[in-house]
Amino acid sequence: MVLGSASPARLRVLRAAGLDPRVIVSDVDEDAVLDTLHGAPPAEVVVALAGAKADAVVATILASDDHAIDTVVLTCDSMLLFDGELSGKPHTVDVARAQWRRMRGRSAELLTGHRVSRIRDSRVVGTAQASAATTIRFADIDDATVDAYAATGEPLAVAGAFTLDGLGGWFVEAIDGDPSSVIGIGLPTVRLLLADVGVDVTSLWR
Ligand SMILES: Nc1nc2c(ncn2[C@H]2C[C@H](O)[C@@H](COP(=O)(O)OP(=O)(O)OP(=O)(O)O)O2)c(=O)[nH]1
Repeated sequence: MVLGSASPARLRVLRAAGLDPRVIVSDVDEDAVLDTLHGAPPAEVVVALAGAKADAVVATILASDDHAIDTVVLTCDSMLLFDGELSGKPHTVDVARAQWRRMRGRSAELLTGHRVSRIRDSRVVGTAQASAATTIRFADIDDATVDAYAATGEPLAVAGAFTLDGLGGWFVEAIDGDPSSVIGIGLPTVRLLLADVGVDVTSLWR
């Protein structure tokens, strides 16, 4: 299997779940893809972004002169849907602090789009895609706590400015949905997508 992602969290989820994927990072300009998706439903946006990453990684794989490639490529994209707006990574402390001041004490949905692409004899013989949504309830933390969390830098590089499995875990009171999709890959969703392209996930276990 190939994981088309630079995300250490996604690689960690797959390894803990028995896979040892080869990593090929896509060089997709996510903002350019987002510009073509104005008005699209949020679930379609994250699936389209995962699809754009898949197209880039599959092209990289098929550019080799090996004509007997047989693999499965998994790509994902996660964004937070809060008050009807999709947001990705904050990138700056100020944006992370503002995000937390808005969402503390409230709920939001972490959406993860997935694309599975099956390659056999160096041709794409099947694709499947789906999104997963998990509702997150955030603790009503005070400004000093928001500032301390933002100052760690952790929330800057993750969709929605929080982690479930890191420092952010202190501030996630409850979730409703698949925990792995919050971290970056919805394992139950991917199991069904793999089945859609004829792959039994247990056959991929190390
Ligand atoms: N460890 C952890 N990471 C999280 C959590 N929620 C979101 N993330 C990370 C996973 C992804 O690396 C990132 C979501 O951003 P993207 O979907 O754009 O992926 P990223 O740009 O990191 O990598 P990629 O586009 O797949 O190469 O946020 C969480 O609860 N725990």
